[in-house]
Amino acid sequence: MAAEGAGVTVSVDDSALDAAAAPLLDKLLVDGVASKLTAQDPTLWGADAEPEAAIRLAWTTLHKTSRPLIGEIEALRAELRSEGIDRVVLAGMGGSSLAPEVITGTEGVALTVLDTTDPGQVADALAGDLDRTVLVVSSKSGGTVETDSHRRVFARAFTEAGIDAARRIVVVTDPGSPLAELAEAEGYRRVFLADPNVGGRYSALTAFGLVPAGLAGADVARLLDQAAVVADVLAADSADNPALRLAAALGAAHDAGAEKVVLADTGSGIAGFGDWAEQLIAESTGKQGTGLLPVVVEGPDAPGFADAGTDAVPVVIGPSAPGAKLSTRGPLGAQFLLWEYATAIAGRLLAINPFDQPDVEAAKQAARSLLDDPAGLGGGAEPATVVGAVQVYASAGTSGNGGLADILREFLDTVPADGYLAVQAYLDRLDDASAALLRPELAKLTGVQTTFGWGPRFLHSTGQYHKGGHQNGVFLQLTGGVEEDLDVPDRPYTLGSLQLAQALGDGQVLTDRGRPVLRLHLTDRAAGLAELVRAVQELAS
Ligand SMILES: O=P(O)(O)OC[C@H]1O[C@](O)(CO)[C@@H](O)[C@@H]1O
Repeated sequence: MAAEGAGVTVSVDDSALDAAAAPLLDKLLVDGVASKLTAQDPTLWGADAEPEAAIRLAWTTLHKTSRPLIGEIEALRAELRSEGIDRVVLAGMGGSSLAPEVITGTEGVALTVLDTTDPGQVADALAGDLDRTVLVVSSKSGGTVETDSHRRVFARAFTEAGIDAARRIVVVTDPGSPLAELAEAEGYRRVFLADPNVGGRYSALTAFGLVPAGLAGADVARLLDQAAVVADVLAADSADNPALRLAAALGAAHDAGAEKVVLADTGSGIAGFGDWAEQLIAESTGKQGTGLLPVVVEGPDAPGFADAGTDAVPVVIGPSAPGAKLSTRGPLGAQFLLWEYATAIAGRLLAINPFDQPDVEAAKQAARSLLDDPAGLGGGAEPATVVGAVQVYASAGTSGNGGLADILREFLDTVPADGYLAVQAYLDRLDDASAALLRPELAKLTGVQTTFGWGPRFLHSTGQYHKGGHQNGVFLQLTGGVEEDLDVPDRPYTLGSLQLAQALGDGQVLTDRGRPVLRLHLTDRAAGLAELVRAVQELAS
């Protein structure tokens, strides 16, 4: 059954799921949820959520309210280009970088995204042509440690290159944030103040999505046009509303035990939509022991998609494919708004507040404590064992004994049949890109849903779900040796120590909550990854 609005389509390709969703859809219609959401009614998620919802719903009208930004972005871009500045580096985590990355990737426009603390990856961005570079520092709160660190290292690099750093830094933040104050004090070139009544993961069509993408050269006016075309359809209390259909289907799937949403692209023409949707779905719904776990896979033929079990619902972005139970089609601006509506409405069906992220702070605190006590950064205990370039740090429940294949087998056996395995690679997502190949291999080997995330990027996405959602995850952390570290100006830590503290901090929080965690530290990254792949192959044979 397809629900087709102007510019966007949702098909429920599984008749059992469609039937199960019908009563939920009816209830959403009776309750007038679509129109109330569009009118920014904060009561839709219950009394506890109301105060937060009251300051988080302005995204429903951004296709109108963001219009004035377009001219401002174009003017700044023209000004920068007239000075020969045409390379845009974006420092921002989660909602402050995922949308611009998708927008520019879709248009084939170059944008260097820094959402990492990996020293090698940051050093590579610093090694680009600084004479032509503008740094966009995006942070809603203005206090995110990764983003602040990028600002510091770039400001120093500009100065050392004889460039006036203040003229090369553009800020996107909320009014009154510490970053807004700092930008004023430092005289940064331009500050775009975003609408504070939109949360980070719903901010694709605010200054957070539009400024970096537009400065890089993407056609951001077109995005707003695409959203405007579908806005009325998504606001309608109609059985043909694609967002209501999508939300009802996801809610029905969850009720039936399919709490994982496997996302594959089938030629949508959008680059990396799954990574953006992952944060939206995981941070919005993964809390109070419930939620939807997004599992972004390589395509509809990837392990975990067509062979998904009853604990997962396979969804495609683009034309339907064998095994898909749901598909969503439409241009990027329309899909942003569709998924925002559907996720907020699914939050109502799951009876949670889709606008907070209560469990993200725990890992941040643990990382801070480790940075305050650098002795803890030694990795705490000695490795249980060392196999070639791989040091093994096992948490309770796994012995860490034997060869790498034995250790992995023992660890993977701890994943419950209806659980999931999360591979968390605190590595360089460009130079160590091959680590991502572990996801399909491990999914095939274990037969359980398997996610892959780059650390610390995923901490601002699935990290919320890991700690707040269904507690059936098992976590394989990969950390790596650092060849050349970067100190963070006027801070008592280096990027390398921050990255390790983030891994150990999150690992500690997960362990404290009874989740199995195995950390493999690759003293030589390439050799360690190769050994790991060999161990997985050995288990598969
Ligand atoms: O824009 P900020 O405040 O730097 O936050 C970045 C990201 O961190 C989180 O607040 C929490 O992980 C996300 O929700 C957000 O998108």
